Amino acid sequence: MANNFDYDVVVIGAGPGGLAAAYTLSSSKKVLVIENNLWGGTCPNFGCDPKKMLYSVVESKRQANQYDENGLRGTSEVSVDWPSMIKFKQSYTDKIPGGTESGLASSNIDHVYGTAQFIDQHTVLVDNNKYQSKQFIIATGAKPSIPEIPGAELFDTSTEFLAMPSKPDSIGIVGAGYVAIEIANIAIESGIKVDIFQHNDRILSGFPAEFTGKLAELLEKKGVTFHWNSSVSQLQGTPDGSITLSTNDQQTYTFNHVFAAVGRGANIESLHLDKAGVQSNHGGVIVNQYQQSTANNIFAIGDAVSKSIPKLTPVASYEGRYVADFILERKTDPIIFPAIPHTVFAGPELSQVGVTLNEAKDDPQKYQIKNQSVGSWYSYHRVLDDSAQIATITDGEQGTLVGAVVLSSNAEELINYFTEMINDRKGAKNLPDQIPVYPSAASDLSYLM
Ligand SMILES: Cc1cc2nc3c(=O)[nH]c(=O)nc-3n(C[C@H](O)[C@H](O)[C@H](O)COP(=O)(O)OP(=O)(O)OC[C@H]3O[C@@H](n4cnc5c(N)ncnc54)[C@H](O)[C@@H]3O)c2cc1C
Ligand SMILES: NC(=O)c1ccc[n+]([C@@H]2O[C@H](COP(=O)([O-])OP(=O)(O)OC[C@H]3O[C@@H](n4cnc5c(N)ncnc54)[C@H](O)[C@@H]3O)[C@@H](O)[C@H]2O)c1
Repeated sequence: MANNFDYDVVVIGAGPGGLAAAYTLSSSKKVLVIENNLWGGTCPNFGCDPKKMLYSVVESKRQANQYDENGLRGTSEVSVDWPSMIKFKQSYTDKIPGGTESGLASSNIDHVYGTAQFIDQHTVLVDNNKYQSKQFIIATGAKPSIPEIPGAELFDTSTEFLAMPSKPDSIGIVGAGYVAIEIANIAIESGIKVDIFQHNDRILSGFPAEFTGKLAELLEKKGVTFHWNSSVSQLQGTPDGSITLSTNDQQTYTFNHVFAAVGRGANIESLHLDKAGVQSNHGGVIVNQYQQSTANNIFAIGDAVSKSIPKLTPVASYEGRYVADFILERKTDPIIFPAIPHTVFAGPELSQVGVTLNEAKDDPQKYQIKNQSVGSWYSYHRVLDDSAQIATITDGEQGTLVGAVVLSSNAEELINYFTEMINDRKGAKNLPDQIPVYPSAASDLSYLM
């Protein structure tokens, strides 16, 4: 350990990013992890994992209903029992904080509960204790942004949604990004009335409009009401505990809960970054190509960073492993990100990776687009996925795959195959080398390309 410091590396935040860094460093460095909420961070406690447990339940119901009159009896009886579904989720989430703490202890990683704030470039304060370290990794993640309107304190967030002990009759959701669409789908499939208020006229702005339009239509068919170009101006509590939501065009609506889903902002206010010479902007901590902040002994990773690439769990852990390897001098080159796939779990799923459809359309000399409605293909007909649509984008000259968009019930798996092909610089000509399982998502790849 470096002289005069308590630790070699202090990691602030025990989410997927911080933990990936801490475990990689632990074999040869003295490491402390500081956490001020649930050990494990957002993804396993209030994010991806609990969300996908609820999604798995409602998807089973949706898929059972698809087979109504197609060989399955009793589908009209299939319904979601909200309290049991939440208990199922807790059977996983209840174990996360304790399991994470004991994992740290058994790897000889010190851990302290509390909020870290910098006093100077080498010292943080947690409650009244000071911890000095040669290096720091900021891995404090993000928290939901709340619209600044009268009654804002009445907003709930995705965290409360995923923990609601009983099923409400109705919910309002402000925003139409990842969080809004995923919770809307879980809620509507569970028999909750859902209204979405979106300040423009589309959902999921990072995905191509021809795919998001189709997904919005599917959600509308399920019963979701979209209020397009609608700005929410005020929330007010009512004596019976409901919430009245007003919009700028003088309409009012009443719900049991209203959820803010207008984005997430880096969790950095409590850190007193200025005391350590770390600069930030509205997106989070500013870092260079080595994930290093403006103070060269302080790194930042995951959702706490100001960056244009997606803020996702595998990205946070990838950055955590990179920074640890950089500190251990196993890596000296700037961080390079492979193609990063992303998926909205909305029954069906919408996935995207690589060069976008818009980028490809803007450069027809360079890219070739194959955009196909595949609902009638055997693989999609078998699961009655009539609306399935898949676009592949290839580099015109080489024929290598550079991008893909998938709207289907197996999109999360298919996009992983496409991602592998993009990273391995493969195209249609490489597929005959493979013998996939038939029938499966992989066996469709050669037709899709
Ligand atoms: C509802 C929801 C669903 C999601 N679904 C997916 C999905 O399906 N797939 C996917 O890839 N991503 C998903 N995400 C995003 C994913 O959860 C995040 O990208 C990921 O958790 C980021 O990891 P992180 O380590 O950067 O931060 P976090 O997981 O947020 O961890 C940061 C930790 O730092 C702690 N902390 C903050 N400030 C301090 C401080 N001053 N002192 C001490 N500790 C502090 C926090 O309490 C937190 O535990 C979802 C997010 C949400 C909200
Ligand atoms: N499946 C996944 O991978 C997954 C799931 C959930 C969250 N996440 C991560 O969490 C991040 C945050 O998700 P999110 O849905 O909160 O943010 P988002 O950026 O995906 O969407 C925000 C939405 O709110 C709208 N909006 C913004 N300001 C508004 C306002 N004042 N009034 C009404 N609408 C407004 C935007 O137009 C957009 O539709 C995602 O970007 C993603 O990185 C990922």
